[in-house]
Amino acid sequence: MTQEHFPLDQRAPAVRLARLLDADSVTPLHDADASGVSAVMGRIAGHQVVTFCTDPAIMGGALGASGCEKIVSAIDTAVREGCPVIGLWHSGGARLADGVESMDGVGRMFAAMTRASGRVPQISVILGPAAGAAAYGPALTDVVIMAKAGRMFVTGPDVVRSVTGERIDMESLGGAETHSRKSGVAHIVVDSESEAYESARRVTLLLAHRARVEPRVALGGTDLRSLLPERARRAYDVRPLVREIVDDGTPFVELQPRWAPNIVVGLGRLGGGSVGVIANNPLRMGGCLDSLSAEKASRFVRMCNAFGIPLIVIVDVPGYLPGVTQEWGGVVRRGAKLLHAFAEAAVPRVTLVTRQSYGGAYIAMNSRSLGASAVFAWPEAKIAVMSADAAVGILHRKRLAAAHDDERAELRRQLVAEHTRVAGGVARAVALGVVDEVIDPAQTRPKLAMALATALATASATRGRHGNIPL
Ligand SMILES: CC(=O)SCCNC(=O)CCNC(=O)[C@H](O)C(C)(C)COP(=O)(O)OP(=O)(O)OC[C@H]1O[C@@H](n2cnc3c(N)ncnc32)[C@H](O)[C@@H]1OP(=O)(O)O
Repeated sequence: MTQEHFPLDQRAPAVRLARLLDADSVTPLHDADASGVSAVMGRIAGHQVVTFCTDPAIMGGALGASGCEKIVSAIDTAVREGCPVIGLWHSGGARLADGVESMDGVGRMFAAMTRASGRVPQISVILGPAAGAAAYGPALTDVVIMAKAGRMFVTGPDVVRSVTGERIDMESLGGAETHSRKSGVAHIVVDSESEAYESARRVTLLLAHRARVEPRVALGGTDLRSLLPERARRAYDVRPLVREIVDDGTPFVELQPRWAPNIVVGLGRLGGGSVGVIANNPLRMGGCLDSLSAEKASRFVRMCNAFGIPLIVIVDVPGYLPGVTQEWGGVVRRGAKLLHAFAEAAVPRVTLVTRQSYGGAYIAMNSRSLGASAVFAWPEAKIAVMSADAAVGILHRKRLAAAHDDERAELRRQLVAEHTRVAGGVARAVALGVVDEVIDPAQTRPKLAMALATALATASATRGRHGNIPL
């Protein structure tokens, strides 16, 4: 039997690279060898990318000095060419028998990933076990996509058992479910290897082939207010609204959908141009900001800023989640990341307040004070330090307590009406210039697109100059 009669190992780098990249687009960047890494130049929808892939048939894809060198060289090539770099991972991490030599190699690989951070998009696809260095490497990149067979951990179940006595299988320790819900390590989780390649292609195009937002093709007409509940305090899922705002020709790619789900972040297009969307999701925790959601949004803002992707910020937030757990968990330190991320962002960034925006969360969600390019509000949106009801409870506590039981509800109603009038709501926000315009919900798409295009035309810089540190 000749070699071609043997079925090819579906895990072989040549097979995996061919499945990710456009047909007949693969050009090796080096001669075949035993390093356990293949690096190639290829294309995605006609656009140039660099890709490398570990080979699980050689020491379980573990990395020695020469394999790491191939990855470093691939990343440096991508930076030189100004194109994205995609890593396909199935690897036991640093080669154990190589000792400090392999450790030095993976350290060099981490340094190359950090040098490239914020300069070219880096995408990691986890197709099998990825331990130690093979987990930390992807964690340094911008987007981590896990197929169902993917596993990521610093050390596997055997070491965990011998050191801590905990008994856990590979999937529970570091499978797709764990990293999509508990740790937030995975940005996208899919059921199959084919879907992982499809996701990687989609994300690569959104990050690297951004195009300009063209206002004339971002049509309005649909009353987006109908996607919110009638009652002001009702919970709802913001994602249908996000999907209506972005172009329907390109699916919205949500990142980390199941981790910190009280905020939605993801990539789509508006008027043909790539945009990053950040939206409070009142379906979870009433849409409050907390430590995790602030961190999730901060890293997303910084990634978009580094790659010149304009931002749309959809605000419906009752405030920061109060509580001992939050305070002791560092909400002050972690929430501050979002203030910093927005305040330093050079990309056009437009805010839309749909229903309410209160307190510290009002500021953090790309307020005018942090440098928003434009701030819009839908009619009847509420913008204040806190809700009128809560404010009255604090300002008039003694008066309400002293009122007769029969009269308290009516007194509260009057005080709330008076507070609303004095505090001024959205009209005062417009008068102060912290909201530019109250817009018709049906005109949301063209208004956002025009604001982004105008901001881009007048911007002194189109992207931030910083790396994308994993916050
Ligand atoms: C900085 C750092 O990276 S330190 C971390 C070093 N890496 C680790 O601690 C992980 C060690 N490896 C493992 O725990 C497991 O191999 C896993 C979880 C990665 C994969 O488990 P499995 O899918 O069951 O594969 P299995 O354990 O059979 O490994 C496949 C082959 O790769 C080899 N291999 C796996 N990891 C390594 C490694 N780091 N160095 C050298 N060889 C390795 C195995 O010895 C095995 O070889 P064989 O087929 O000749 O027996």
